[in-house]
Amino acid sequence: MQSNMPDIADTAPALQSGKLDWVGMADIELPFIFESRDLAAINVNAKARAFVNLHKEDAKGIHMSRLFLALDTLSTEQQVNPLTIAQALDTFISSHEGLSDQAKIEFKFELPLRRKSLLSGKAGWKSYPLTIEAKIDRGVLSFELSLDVTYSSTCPCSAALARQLIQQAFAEKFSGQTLNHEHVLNWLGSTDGIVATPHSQRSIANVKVKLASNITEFDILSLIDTLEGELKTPVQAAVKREDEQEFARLNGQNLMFCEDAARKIKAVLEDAQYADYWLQINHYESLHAHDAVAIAVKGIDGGYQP
Ligand SMILES: Nc1nc2c(ncn2[C@@H]2O[C@H](COP(=O)(O)OP(=O)(O)OP(=O)(O)O)[C@@H](O)[C@H]2O)c(=O)[nH]1
Repeated sequence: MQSNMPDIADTAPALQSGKLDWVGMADIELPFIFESRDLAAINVNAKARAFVNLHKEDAKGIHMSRLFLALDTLSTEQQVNPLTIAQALDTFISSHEGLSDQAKIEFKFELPLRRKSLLSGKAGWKSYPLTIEAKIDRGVLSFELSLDVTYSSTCPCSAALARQLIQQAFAEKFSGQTLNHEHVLNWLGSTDGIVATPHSQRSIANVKVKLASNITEFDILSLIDTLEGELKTPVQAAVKREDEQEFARLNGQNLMFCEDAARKIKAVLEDAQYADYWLQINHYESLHAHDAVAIAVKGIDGGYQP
């Protein structure tokens, strides 16, 4: 049937000759089963982008359906991991012999994880926005992961100013008095005692890491655990009162500017020895209507730019 049909991509002349860096499809709906170390294989609903280069200058176009069907195989017959993504990339190239020697796949999806509460032993779902980009460039495979981690940041400046007000209130309340333990304790437990509270804000760390090309599995959980463990105040799923109190304690003991968060994340990414990394810290201010932002990269030649 197909052989009787006109095949424009193969036979029609290009309107204008020239090489193209990437040609393909964006925003493809692609449910698949995702695999990553220490996680049960999980169904996710990804949006995919799929591309090859077009280095044959006079070819009319690439064969979109071949990319689409290779992704469909990944979605329906395989589980998604570095090995199957590499196979799909190989199929992109082998199905475009003479046209392409580079291929790229991008998957964007939310990864739902069970997260434990701080103290109460409860658990709940929390979703992490994740993008996986895989590329073959003239035979060289590379993987990149982008991840957002949401956390709470309490302003150290605001905390110091609030403490000063609390000290002033104490000085006024108890000046010239012999301190009575119970009286002071009760006063500290009142809103008059803690007369000011520092502001904190929902904050997001956007992190991008370049993975080794020979990986056989993703390890998203350990990256998330490392980032959240360093920040100390990730947003919570299940929260009972003891968890909320612990969260308040952790916020009070981990005051941070966006610079502090950026340096902490930079240090753990350095330790983890990623081939390259890029990070952007966003503190969505509650004091200001604008945000506080810090950006850092590993700083290698030809690597990510800030
Ligand atoms: N290359 C290209 N194809 C497009 C574009 N927009 C839509 N398509 C369609 O993508 C469809 C699939 O193209 P091919 O992969 O060449 O389809 P095919 O010829 O049936 O498949 P093969 O026999 O494997 O070549 C065609 O029907 C095109 O019309 C575009 O901008 N560029």
